Amino acid sequence: MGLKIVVGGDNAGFNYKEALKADLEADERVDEVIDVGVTGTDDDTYYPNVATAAGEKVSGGEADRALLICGTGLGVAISANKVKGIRAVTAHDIYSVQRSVLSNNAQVLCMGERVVGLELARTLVKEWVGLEFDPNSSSAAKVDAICAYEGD
Ligand SMILES: O=C(CO)[C@H](O)COP(=O)(O)O
Repeated sequence: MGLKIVVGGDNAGFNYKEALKADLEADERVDEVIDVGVTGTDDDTYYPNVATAAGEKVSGGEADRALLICGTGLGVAISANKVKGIRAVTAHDIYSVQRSVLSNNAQVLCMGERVVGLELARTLVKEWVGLEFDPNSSSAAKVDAICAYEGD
């Protein structure tokens, strides 16, 4: 079965969110893309509202992952990480994107439209979709320690 992925961001990330959403919708590894906004560059909804809504969809099981875009990718990550059970990272290079899943089992990838070029962002998302955490890897106990701190 394919992935269900939430996409979202603020108006500073709207153009990338739309481009990356189109890529995900065309990706046969993805079953469903759920857009939680914003709806345009004139939509001033704050990034924390979008990012926490996206995180709640993942933590609640409605989606497997989320892709969040703001100006820097920082605010959406900070916000999504406030949702219990969410591990959100900001990553703009291939190694960090790979390790975000393979080491950290992060469900949320955040990027900044003002930081990374669009073609690199598209390549990173394409790579990200194919990654899978190995619960038998040596990283698993470290992720368990994060969950334990959070009270799981
Ligand atoms: O990048 C952002 C938050 O990390 C956001 O897109 C812009 O935030 P602002 O600099 O506070 O307007």
